[in-house]
Amino acid sequence: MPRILAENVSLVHPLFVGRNQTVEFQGSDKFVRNRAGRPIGVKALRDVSFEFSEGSRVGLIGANGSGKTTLLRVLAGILPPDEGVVTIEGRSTNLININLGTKADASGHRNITLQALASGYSREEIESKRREIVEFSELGDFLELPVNTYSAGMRMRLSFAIATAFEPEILLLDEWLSAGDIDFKRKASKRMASFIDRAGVLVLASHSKAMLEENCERAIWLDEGIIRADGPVKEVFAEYQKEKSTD
Ligand SMILES: Nc1ncnc2c1ncn2[C@@H]1O[C@H](COP(=O)(O)OP(=O)(O)OP(=O)(O)O)[C@@H](O)[C@H]1O
Repeated sequence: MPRILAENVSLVHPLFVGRNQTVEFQGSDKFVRNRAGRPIGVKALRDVSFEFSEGSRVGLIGANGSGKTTLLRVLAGILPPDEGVVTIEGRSTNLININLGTKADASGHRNITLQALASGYSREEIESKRREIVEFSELGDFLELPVNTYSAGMRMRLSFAIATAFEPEILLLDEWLSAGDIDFKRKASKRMASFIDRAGVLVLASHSKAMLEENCERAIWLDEGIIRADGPVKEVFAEYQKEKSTD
């Protein structure tokens, strides 16, 4: 059964600020500093803990730079945490970076093969899913062309179609789903809903209230890498918006 457990996870992004660069950093504790007081790291996640179990649909919300993408990258195993432990049970697929895993000079069709092979599926499994991926992507003849001729939305259609064709147990999605047009967003939401119905864990980082409320029942609000709230999506979003409007 798919499950994600994060226990006291912290992560610092190293900062490389040239000696000659003048940087105004006020008294924020968001930075790790050297003895001279110069910032040498950004505290992107601070003591983050949660558990997602089968059927969890969780939205990550928070201002720009609050740590959402960093957290997704940690859950995807791309970034190891500096402190704490992340336990992932189940096969996880991530759509965090639109270009990650795509071979830009290869055709859409070739990318279907490469991305699915990279995720551990056999050629037989891939061929049995190819038609469905092609239809869902609606890319038609463009699938014969190199991916570097695609728009951001087209790349997203392809990656999303591949990722969701194989029923991953855990799906990690970043904001870029918003690159899709209205029709695709509607289709993608339906597909996510049926994916979750078949059991799985969805973690979706987004600034869109509509997208979060449509796809998630729980939300985590990150603020400078700290969990400010974790609860029902409507309540957490209301709290977040209330603070934003009083800023
Ligand atoms: N490669 C990096 N090097 C240094 N700092 C980084 C790096 N990536 C992210 N950060 C810092 O880590 C913090 C969290 O960034 P992150 O990208 O996780 O935020 P986010 O919530 O996804 O933001 P957004 O909503 O703008 O996408 C920010 O302060 C950012 O400046």
